[in-house]
Amino acid sequence: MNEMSTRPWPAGDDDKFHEECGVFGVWNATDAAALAALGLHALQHRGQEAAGIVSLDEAGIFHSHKGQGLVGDNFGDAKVMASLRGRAALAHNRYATTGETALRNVQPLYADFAFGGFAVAHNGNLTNAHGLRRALVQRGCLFQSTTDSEVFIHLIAISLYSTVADRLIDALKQVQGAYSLVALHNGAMIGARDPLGVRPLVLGRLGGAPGEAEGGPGWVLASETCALDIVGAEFVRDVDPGEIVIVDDAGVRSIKPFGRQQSRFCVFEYIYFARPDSVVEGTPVYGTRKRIGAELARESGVPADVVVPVPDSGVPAAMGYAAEAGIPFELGIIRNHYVGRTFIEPTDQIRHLGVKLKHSANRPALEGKRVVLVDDSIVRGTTSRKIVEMVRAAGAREVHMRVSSPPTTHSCHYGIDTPERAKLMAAQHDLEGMARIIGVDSLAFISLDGLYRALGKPGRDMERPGFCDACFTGDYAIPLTDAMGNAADRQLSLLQVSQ
Ligand SMILES: O=P(O)(O)OC[C@H]1O[C@H](OP(=O)(O)OP(=O)(O)O)[C@H](O)[C@@H]1O
Ligand SMILES: NC(=O)CC[C@H](N)C(=O)O
Ligand code: SF4
Ligand SMILES: [Mg+2]
Repeated sequence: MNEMSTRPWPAGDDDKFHEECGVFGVWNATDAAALAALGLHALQHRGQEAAGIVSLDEAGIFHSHKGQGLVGDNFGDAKVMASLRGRAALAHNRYATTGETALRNVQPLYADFAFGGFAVAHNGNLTNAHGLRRALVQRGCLFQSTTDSEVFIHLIAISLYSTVADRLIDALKQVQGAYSLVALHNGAMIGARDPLGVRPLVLGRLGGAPGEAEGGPGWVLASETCALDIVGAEFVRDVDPGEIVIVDDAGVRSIKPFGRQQSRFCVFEYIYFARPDSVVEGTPVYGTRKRIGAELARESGVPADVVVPVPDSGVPAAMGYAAEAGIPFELGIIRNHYVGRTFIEPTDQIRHLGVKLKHSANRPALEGKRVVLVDDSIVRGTTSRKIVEMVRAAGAREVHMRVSSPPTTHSCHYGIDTPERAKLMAAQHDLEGMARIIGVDSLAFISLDGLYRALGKPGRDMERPGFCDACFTGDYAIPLTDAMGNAADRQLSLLQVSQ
């Protein structure tokens, strides 16, 4: 497929919200590539389609290994790891948003410039990449991939500025969209976040084993703090929206080339995407999810005997709901952790079976009970329909569904692979219609204001919301330039490569 975001099959295993991408970079550490592999492992939840590591050795030579599939599938071989020499490395887990799931799109991307080698890993999605690509191709740039992220490479290549940092700033000023980037060149590791800070990026410092630094501290840039924890790095701070950090042997330098703007961090990171043990934008994800659940109980409590989470990501919200409502929390649905995403085929019949493979009812916790089911989101409705059917079949007397996000009515264009709007249940049906389709006795979603309250705000400030919440509101803070253009212009490559 050469479509832009909201890609159809084969990009995702089914039509729901998917993870995004994970980025990780390490500077000045023994076994930098091994640390990068560990970082990717911690960030595996952000992307399962492909993984890659590029390392930089003391002689200025870059080494790269990339492959489709999971981190363990690609970086479990001692020979591969030994080939990734050097004290600096860059790594990426991919869940595609632009360009097909093929080897040519696996990141980090690498290019040889006049100033030396340069590698970049991108989490996010650019909203004017097609237009930029067209213009770049017209002036002679030869694209190797169909991913939006490659425009960074060409914009840096044609920039008339002399330093790498200035070339990067020049490139960033031309792109629209969401990006958290980590880049590596001979002199430095660079981190950058888009001016609204839609996607996360944190800075950590290495000290002590396993990445004990020689000649100054080691530094880590990562999508989430869980990737700092796994390599024993200490959290230093979030990279600010619109900030570029340059990490070299002299330390960390910060540049803020964009004017100050109200940030719009992705609220769905708190609801679903980030790992619960991560701290994003200064706020622990786990506690936030429990607060959202508690708010949900206050807003739409219902008499019941048990609160049951839809595992995995519905668990913290269900805990918060149960504690606030004073109703016992029970594991009424058990999730099978050995069902690979790739196992699920994209036909309705198998997708239907897929949910059963993944979840099963724990009958004693459900039989004869009035059950409140808590999940973090309803996207296409596949999960909730099957779970409700399963819970009823296990003998539940009543089933009430509570959702810890507002209804998902719009697609994401900023780095989350989402179904097109027509497939979003909440874009097609009202609350009553959804309750009927899912088959519940009652259905409620957290309100937008309730969500903001759980995030420590008085409610949603309509003028300055403070988060990106476009998939609930349609309020896209970054222009959707390509999506507004001519669909025929979106063809990225005439070469169809095998998956
Ligand atoms: O309405 P749907 O289209 O079914 O999508 C919504 C479901 O998808 C996600 O879970 P997922 O199964 O991806 O994984 P999880 O184990 O991380 O919750 C989300 O947590 C919902 O449960
Ligand atoms: N989910 C992401 O962050 C994807 C990054 C980039 N847009 C790609 O498709 O490779
Ligand atoms: S549209 Fe939704 S998922 Fe996408 S960045 Fe905004 S809040 Fe996050
Ligand atoms: Mg789920």
